[in-house]
Amino acid sequence: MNAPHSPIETARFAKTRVESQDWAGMEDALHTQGHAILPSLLDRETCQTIAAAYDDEAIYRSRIDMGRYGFGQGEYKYFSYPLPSLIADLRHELYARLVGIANHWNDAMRLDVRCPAQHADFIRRCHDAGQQRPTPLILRYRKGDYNCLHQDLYGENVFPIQVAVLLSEPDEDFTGGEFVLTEQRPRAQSRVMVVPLRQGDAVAFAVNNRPVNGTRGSYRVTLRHGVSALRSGQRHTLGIIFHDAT
Ligand SMILES: O=C(O)CCC(=O)C(=O)O
Ligand SMILES: [Fe+2]
Repeated sequence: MNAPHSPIETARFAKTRVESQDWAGMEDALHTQGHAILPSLLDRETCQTIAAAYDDEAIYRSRIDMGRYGFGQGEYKYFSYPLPSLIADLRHELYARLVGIANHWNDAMRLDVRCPAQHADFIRRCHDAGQQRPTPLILRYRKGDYNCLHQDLYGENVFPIQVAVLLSEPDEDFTGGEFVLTEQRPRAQSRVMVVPLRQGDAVAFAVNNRPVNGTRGSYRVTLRHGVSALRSGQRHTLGIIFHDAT
């Protein structure tokens, strides 16, 4: 099934793709590892369509040259509002599935913030606080490009989980370019996780902090994510961040 075009059809498509995931397994992985893979969230053709839209200047609010800011090498573009309907629908559907875990995490970390059940209500909260610019983006890497370890924090309102969808096929479209996460533990050395993704797979992961159950209650760890250098080819990613930016 490929991404349809009418708004009603894209909404149904996004709902079906998100609902067909194993959410119990995903919750478990997020609680124990701080990240979870959503296999085949998008089909190959939809990935190709979204990646091809990288060159469609009209749908973006800005283009960032990563080298210029010391973020790595490569570039990305932030979509402008109104988002393409499929991106908007995926953002709403994924949020609705992740908000329970997000609130559980905030509770375990003794953060006095609860996110509303609907994404539209969370976005209203962002906009009221001056975070009005959309954060969903497409990234493009070519040979030698990479993304330094970072966190996508854009203001005081933070939804603690984000999603990235790999739009290109490893070994076919590119080599190298692995998605990595680091987890910094209090008074301990950091651990690194390499996330094996195929085209269309998504990874949901902690934006900043997550709780870990220890023998003496829960403690916080800090995550960062990035991408190792491409050895060859071209790689596109769709990033879905649920809070907006100042
Ligand atoms: O290209 C990637 O896999 C990482 C993209 C990223 O940093 C993001 O989606 O926030
Ligand atoms: Fe990122």
